[in-house]
Order: sequence, then C-alpha cells, then structure tokens
Amino acid sequence: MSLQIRDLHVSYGTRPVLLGVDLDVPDGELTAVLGPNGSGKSTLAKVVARIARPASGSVTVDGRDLHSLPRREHASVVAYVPQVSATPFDLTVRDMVMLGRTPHIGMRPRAQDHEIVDRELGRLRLGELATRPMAELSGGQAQRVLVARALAQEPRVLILDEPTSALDLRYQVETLEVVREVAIDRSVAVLVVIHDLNHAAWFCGHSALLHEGRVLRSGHPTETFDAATLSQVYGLEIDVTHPAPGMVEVRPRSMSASAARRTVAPVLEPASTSV
Ligand SMILES: Nc1ncnc2c1ncn2[C@@H]1O[C@H](COP(=O)(O)OP(=O)(O)OP(=O)(O)O)[C@@H](O)[C@H]1O
Repeated sequence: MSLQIRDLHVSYGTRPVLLGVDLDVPDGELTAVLGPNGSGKSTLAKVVARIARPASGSVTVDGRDLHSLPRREHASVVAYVPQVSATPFDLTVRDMVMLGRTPHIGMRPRAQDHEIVDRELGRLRLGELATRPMAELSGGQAQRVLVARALAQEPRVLILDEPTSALDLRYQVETLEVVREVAIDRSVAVLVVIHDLNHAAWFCGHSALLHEGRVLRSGHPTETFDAATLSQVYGLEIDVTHPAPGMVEVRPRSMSASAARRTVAPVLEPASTSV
C-alpha cells in the first residue's frame, strides 16, 4: 500500500472541510474519490499535492510523511493534475510536458528526458500539437497536456482532479484507459476525483464516497455503490444495477422511468421490395 491517509482534518479559516478522513490508495489501480459538490474531494487532492495543509492527521507514501519531504523529493513522488490550471502562455505543448521532468533533471534535459516526453505526447495523442503554444489549445487539448505532464513526471502517486471534465467521450475513455495502463505497468497509486459514477465503476478498482467531509463508504465500486446511500448523498433517487459479475451501473431513477415510458421507434425499417 503506498498512499495512506489517516484521520485527516482540514479547515479553511475556522470552517472545517475534512473531518477525519481515512483512505488507503492501493498501488497498481485507480481509486475514485466521489461525492457531491463541496464534499471536500478537491481539498483532499490538494492535501496530498501539498497545496493545502492539514490541521491534523497524516498522509504517508511508503511510510514516509509527505508533508515532511523536501519539496523536490515530494515532486518526484507525487504528480498532480489540478481541476483548473493557469497556463503559462508562452510555453509550447512540448515544453509544458517537459516541465514534468523538472524534479528528475539537473541543469538541462538529457536524451532520456526527451524520450519520456515523446512517449507521453504519443500516449495522449498530442504528437501533432507538440510545437503549438499552450495558449492556442482548446480546453480538452490543454487538459490532455496536463495529464501528459503528470505522466512524464513518472510519479509513485498520481493525483488527478476531474481530469476528463473537458474531454469528449472518446478522449474521456482513452485518457482513463491510459492512466489505468500506467498504474498497472508502473505500480502507481492513482487517486482520481471524478463525478461520473459509471466511469468510476468501469475504470477504478477502488472508490471512496465523500459526504460532508467524511468518507461514507470505501471499497470496490460494487460495494460502494449502493442505491440507498447514493440516493441519500446526492439527494436524488438513484438505481444501481449489476449487469454482470463485478460490474455496476448507476442511473437516476427519473431517467430509468422516462426511458421505460418512451416508445422506441425501430431504427431500421425493412426495405420494401417491389416485384
Ligand atoms: N480556498 C478556499 N477557501 C475557503 N473555502 C474553500 C476553499 N476551497 C474550498 N473551500 C470550501 O471547502 C468545501 C469543499 O470544497 P472542495 O473544493 O474540496 O469540494 P469538492 O468536493 O471538490 O467540490 P466540487 O465537486 O464542486 O469540485 C466547500 O464548501 C468550499 O466552498
């Protein structure tokens, strides 16, 4: 187990936001952090990324306290893709991904650093954009560059805060597949804040449901996604089905009902044949 979070309390000023969070993020798979707006997901991600400081509790990686590591060492262990990010306007896509190598390089990038950057540009299908300025990218393209930068960092722990929020369906699926592949191949512990419960169920072997600053449920999505709990947490009637062993599907009940009411027209009419 590489990333362990124990009894974590975080406040903004006098307002408590995380109230004793315990979470294990296993190596080699994705852990989804789920929950309604304002439940504390990004705050949890920021504490691991050392952007927010805990009032108490611990965050350890392989038994080492993340908040006591020297900055450079922390950066070589943890990569973070924030929910929103200001883009340094005069960087090209390639320069931006090379920034991921910063904790590993000395005076200047070596041939190996360039190879790693090329590999990640290819993996995220950014090769053709490599020389483009960041300022000219679409929101989805820029989001994929940030994921590529985090992968180029070759971290032990990868923290992704809504990494697919700007992506079209194909890139949502491809990006989560790439991250899962990297998690397995390099035994990385990945914590991903995500709103899409079905994507969480497809791609994540582990999940934690946050509610009002506490982890209400954690475990495999088939255990965490329970209709009564989800309905209570999201304030909406939710149906949960298990289409196959180990799989789980989530749907708001209003959608299930309207789908059942709709008369489905046949997509293809048989061609009329005249003799
Ligand atoms: N910098 C800040 N200063 C003060 N309060 C903050 C700050 N950042 C977040 N909060 C508050 O902390 C609570 C948790 O915010 P957080 O961003 O962690 O939630 P979240 O679960 O990630 O939400 P969302 O799904 O909307 O992204 C919210 O009530 C938010 O208003």
